Amino acid sequence: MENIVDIPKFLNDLLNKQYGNELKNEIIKGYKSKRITSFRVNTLKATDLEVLDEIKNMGIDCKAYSDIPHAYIITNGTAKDFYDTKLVKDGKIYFQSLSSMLPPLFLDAKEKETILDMAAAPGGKTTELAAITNNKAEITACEVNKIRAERLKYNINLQGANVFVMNQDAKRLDDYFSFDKILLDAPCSGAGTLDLNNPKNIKSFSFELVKNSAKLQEELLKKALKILKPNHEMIYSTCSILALENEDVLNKVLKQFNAKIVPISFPNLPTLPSKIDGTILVRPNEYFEGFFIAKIKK
Ligand SMILES: C[S@@+](CC[C@H](N)C(=O)[O-])C[C@H]1O[C@@H](n2cnc3c(N)ncnc32)[C@H](O)[C@@H]1O
Repeated sequence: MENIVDIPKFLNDLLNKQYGNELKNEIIKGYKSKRITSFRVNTLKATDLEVLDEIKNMGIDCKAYSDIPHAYIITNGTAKDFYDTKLVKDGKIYFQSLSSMLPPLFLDAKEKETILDMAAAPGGKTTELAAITNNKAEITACEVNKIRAERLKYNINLQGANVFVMNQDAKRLDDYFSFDKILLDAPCSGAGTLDLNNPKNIKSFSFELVKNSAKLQEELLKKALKILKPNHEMIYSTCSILALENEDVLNKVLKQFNAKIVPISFPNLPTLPSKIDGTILVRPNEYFEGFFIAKIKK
């Protein structure tokens, strides 16, 4: 317990202002808790039964998180126990937080649709979309960072996903592009995923980072709404729980495009009050990272 660090004062003030003292304390409790390890079965490569059999043979216990298709929680092991296994090396499972599995579910992606994953590395959600659409959608994944784009390609190949990768700044995507659906899992400060057991994690977290993230999110969302086909839908998500990076960004941008929120909900989530009805704000706890998810129709 002695190694747990405090949250920075600016974050304490922001959380107090947005949520009040009681909820802020719940959030801090979430930042302190040790998160469960979860993975998704990659249905492009394996069935749930086949994976569960192999895990049982390893002497590791896991249980389904039944609200999310193909999601499992490891109850007596960690991701490290799997590093050298065929399950990981053959791309049959992908370690991914439960919160991170949520945004693609709301996109309602279908075979044959053109789908853009705008900020895609390392590819957890890209490959989830490929699996949801049985590899039959036209998925483009964009990533600005060269090294992360390589990681994205590696994960896509390993998982047998059919995805076209663009290593470029999504803000500069040509306005002539047009997609049926877009996932903007925007770069963010990570204010939903802070780990107070890890001082390094807190050290790199600053108000500058929050402000810069908000600026980038605004620009990326504007580009997304430009290249989304009219009357079509997109998802905006972040692993931040700060309104500066979520509701405030949407409030600024949506009216410029006459875009509307499409209400979404999900069972059994720990939530926080959102300033925008119909969006989801996940409260960090031992199962979930803090996350924001909004569905938008242009
Ligand atoms: C939250 S992470 C995405 C996680 C990913 N969706 C997943 O589920 O695995 C955001 C990503 O956006 C990338 N990024 C940041 N700015 C970008 C930009 N202007 N264009 C494209 N990608 C960008 C970052 O390098 C980072 O890999």
